[in-house]
Amino acid sequence: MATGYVYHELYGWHDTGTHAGLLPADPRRGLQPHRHFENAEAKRRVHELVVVSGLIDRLTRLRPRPASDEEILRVHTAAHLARLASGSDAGDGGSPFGPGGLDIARLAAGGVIAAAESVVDGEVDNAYALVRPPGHHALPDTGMGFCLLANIAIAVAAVRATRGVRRVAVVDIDVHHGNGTQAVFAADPDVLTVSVHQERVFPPDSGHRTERGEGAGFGSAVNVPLPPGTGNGGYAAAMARVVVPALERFAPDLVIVAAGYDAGATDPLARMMVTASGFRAIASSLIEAAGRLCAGRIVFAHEGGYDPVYVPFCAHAVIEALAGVTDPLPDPFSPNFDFLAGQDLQPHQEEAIAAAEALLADIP
Ligand SMILES: O=C(CCC1CCCC1)NO
Ligand SMILES: [Zn+2]
Repeated sequence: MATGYVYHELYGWHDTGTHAGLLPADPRRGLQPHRHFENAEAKRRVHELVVVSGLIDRLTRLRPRPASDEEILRVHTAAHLARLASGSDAGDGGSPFGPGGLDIARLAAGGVIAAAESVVDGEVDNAYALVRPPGHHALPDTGMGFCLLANIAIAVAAVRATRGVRRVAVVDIDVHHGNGTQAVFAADPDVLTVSVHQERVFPPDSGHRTERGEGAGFGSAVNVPLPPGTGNGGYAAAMARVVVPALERFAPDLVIVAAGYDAGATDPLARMMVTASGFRAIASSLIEAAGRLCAGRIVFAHEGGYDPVYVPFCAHAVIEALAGVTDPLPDPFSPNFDFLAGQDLQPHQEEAIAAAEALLADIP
């Protein structure tokens, strides 16, 4: 199994400065300065664990390249690109960036493009793009939620334009709704977007089951909002009963996963309980489905996840699943987190999943 791996040190140089974690620091409001939640640590430490564990030796290193204006403008407006070229925030006041922010954002989007092209071209069987800044909230005309460019949407548009790929499924397992990718392709019946997320956590009032796509694309958006506190059992049921059946009905040529780890048990920006073994199971279900549906063509693009201690173990487990590793790195936190009360599927979670199953009938 040849697994491509994208990482670049410049991803760690994307400067999100000092907010009060999430909001601009402001002594008048009692908001003390603190490094932004979306800082380099969690992602840099994923890479370092991949190297230190030796997993790097089982991967095929792929070199990212900057996404061109042409590639970006397939998805974004010229005004948004101009904002990123001259500004210091992606557009929502909570997504700051320092000098050269656009250059690094281009490299993040270009890293997902490189991974997708390598998989489609058969250079590797599957791939993991450990990129930063994230992208799944970015809309055509603005960035938001720490996202500057819509990395995955830009990569989908690229392989459709240059590789003749037609049907692409994007599965978003970040704990926050994949609103940006959904918006870009809402009217397109040949791009399926499936988002599994904590209900109504971010963007506010977004990611409802009633968001189905529009026009010719009706049914091409599937949203699975889950209650706070959902753990490994709830996510496994969502994958088995909604996400994998959606992929089977859609029959993609390529699967791209928005791989966020903020559904993790220790994440500061959500309230779920998924563990490294839970993320491994999620990834394995998607990899297995891609193996049956599209010759294993699957790309994981890193999104959110903010605990610098635990995210490395969660992402490492996913990359091991891609590489077919049969002797996985033990999760030292397993005794704490895998046996938390409520890890199994709970009745109210089952209700949310059953309600989402009804969405499968309209997938184009
Ligand atoms: O991880 C993220 C960013 C979420 C935050 C953006 C502002 C409040 C929550 N999106 O996937
Ligand atoms: Zn997130």
